[in-house]
Amino acid sequence: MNILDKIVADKYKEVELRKSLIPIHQLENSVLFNRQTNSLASALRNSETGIIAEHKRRSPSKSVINQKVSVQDVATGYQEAGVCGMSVLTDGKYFGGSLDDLLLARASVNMPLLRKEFIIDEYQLLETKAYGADVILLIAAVLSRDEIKSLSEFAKKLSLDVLLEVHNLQELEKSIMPSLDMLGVNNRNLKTFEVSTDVSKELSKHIPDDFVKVSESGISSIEAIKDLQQYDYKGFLIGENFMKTENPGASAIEFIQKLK
Ligand SMILES: O=P(O)(O)OC[C@@H](O)[C@@H](O)c1c[nH]c2ccccc12
Repeated sequence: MNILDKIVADKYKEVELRKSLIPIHQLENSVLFNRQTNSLASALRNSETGIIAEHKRRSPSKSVINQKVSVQDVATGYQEAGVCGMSVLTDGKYFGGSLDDLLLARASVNMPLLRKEFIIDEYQLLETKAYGADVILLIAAVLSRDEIKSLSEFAKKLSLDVLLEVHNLQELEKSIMPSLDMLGVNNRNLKTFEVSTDVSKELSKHIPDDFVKVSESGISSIEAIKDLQQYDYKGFLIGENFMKTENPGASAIEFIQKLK
């Protein structure tokens, strides 16, 4: 089993446990459930920088990245930097995140929040709303076309934006459908951890113009972004490059100033 298979096998068990602990009506009755969501896709369309900054404590590829900073400080720092949105890892076992991180980020900032999670069940979309996020990630490598369709259509009913993530042409071709808002190309192969922004460059011409293009992972320089902009990318998802520093918000501020 590769790491992605392991994560997803654990996720199926975790979601069943969560369902048995917190019933759907409780999620639907939570204070944030009917909050008006903010579109990340629109924010990216109107932005000159397009940075989506991530909160990530650790990862299977890097182990510890940053266990010291508070998610509230990171969120307010990112907001001050003028990022378009923030991505919050909520997987606990492999990334050290939680739904509480999402709630704390939401309590600190107004910008669009992406719940970074391995989504396999509609129940997780109800959770996403209840904990205050605006956007979900769907990963083509772990979902069938039918699953992508039903999850993305359900997300749209809940007024959530959908970012669909692919890593190769086959995943892209199986996934194109109108219920997606953004197409993200992950420069990191989640099975081998190899990273190269060439993956984004190669796939860009195959992505229809109606989707906002996002390049994800392994981005650490202004040059890389300028280069990807030539391939029509509007969004850039950056985690480690900010999180590995003592003050992720401050490093985002510095980065965005250079980009402008
Ligand atoms: O830390 P990086 O290399 O800047 O990458 C951020 C983000 O793209 C990465 O965390 C990510 C992309 N897709 C994912 C899916 C699940 C978990 C994590 C991810």
